[in-house]
Amino acid sequence: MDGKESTASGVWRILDASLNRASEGLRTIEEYARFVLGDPQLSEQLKQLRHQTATAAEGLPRSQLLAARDTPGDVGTAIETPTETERVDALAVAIAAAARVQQSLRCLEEYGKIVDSGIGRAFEACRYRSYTLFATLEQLSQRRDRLADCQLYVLVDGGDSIEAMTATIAELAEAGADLIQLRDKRLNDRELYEHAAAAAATLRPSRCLFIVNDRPDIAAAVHADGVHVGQDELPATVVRQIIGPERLLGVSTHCVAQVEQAVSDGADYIGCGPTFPSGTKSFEAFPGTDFLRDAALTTTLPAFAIGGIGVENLEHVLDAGFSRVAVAGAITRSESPAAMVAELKQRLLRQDEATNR
Ligand SMILES: Cc1ncc(COP(=O)(O)OP(=O)(O)O)c(N)n1
Ligand SMILES: Cc1nc(C(=O)O)sc1CCOP(=O)(O)O
Ligand SMILES: [Mg+2]
Repeated sequence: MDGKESTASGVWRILDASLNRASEGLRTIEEYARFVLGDPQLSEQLKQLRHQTATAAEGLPRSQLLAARDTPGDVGTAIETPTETERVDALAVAIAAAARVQQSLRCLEEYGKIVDSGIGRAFEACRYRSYTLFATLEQLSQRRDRLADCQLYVLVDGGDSIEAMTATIAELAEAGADLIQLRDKRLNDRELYEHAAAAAATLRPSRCLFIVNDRPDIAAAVHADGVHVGQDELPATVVRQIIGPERLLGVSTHCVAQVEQAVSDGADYIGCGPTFPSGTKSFEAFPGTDFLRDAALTTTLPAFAIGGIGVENLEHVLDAGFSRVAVAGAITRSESPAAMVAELKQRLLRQDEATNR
């Protein structure tokens, strides 16, 4: 490095401060992924990025960084912005740390070029990797935050055409459906993919989450918000490997043991049923509202009662301690599906308000 001594020292101070900020920020985010999200994949990826950053830093002589450090003389320590001291929750901490890491990696990349162009390139690689990782983190957290407020989950089929299906789901989302699941056993893979891609595109601008039934590969391919699998599909832990940490994983449960397993496998939500006889799917046994009561006592994970549920029997579901339901026939076989969505949503919201008083 050539140039005036003060310039050289100032650059080493920038590199030292940026390296500390990047490393500390990566550790902050890694702790969130590990202890708040409990997500092994994301934790591992963040750990790898932290190590990649440390490897890139090996080109910066430690003695130079330490010799240039002058924390007492750092004019920046006294500068504070209001938002710097405010963090509403753990997600906000992780998101703020992600922004600091990206800015610091850019500084390390640009000023590192003064020391050696190879160092600049090494930090550039870290920066690009951070963009992808932090997008995953933010998507995952936004979806989980949105899921927490979901009460009405509507299962729809592919309709008579893709156009008819997209018109229906847009109307149901507008009427208040919080999640819409595409479930259609008639469609072949190509047809299901095309319907799912159209549904994902239709709902992406809305506040309604889009879930694909049974198929994690298609859910990932169309960038759906998640996938729902039952006890006869791929194991939840395998599904998680396919959809990644940023998508929601729903699992059907029919007994307490399956609820406990779904929680252990990292499901983001569960379906609990069948509650009542269903016109959409036939069953030999009905765990009914007794299972709902047991499930409500077993987990705090978002749980949706399912199976033959409609306005005529909703109160029994609510009495069992559930405030979230998944319905198909009550909506799709209604004369006015949107009006039925609005009615069910209103009753669920009223129950929620009564419970939270
Ligand atoms: C929200 C929700 N709960 C349960 C189911 C049923 O899933 P599964 O047991 O896999 O049965 P099929 O729907 O695949 O016939 C669901 N789809 N959604
Ligand atoms: C697809 C499905 N799974 C269930 C379960 O208990 O896992 S009940 C069910 C049918 C849901 O449709 P409807 O609201 O028309 O009964
Ligand atoms: Mg299934």
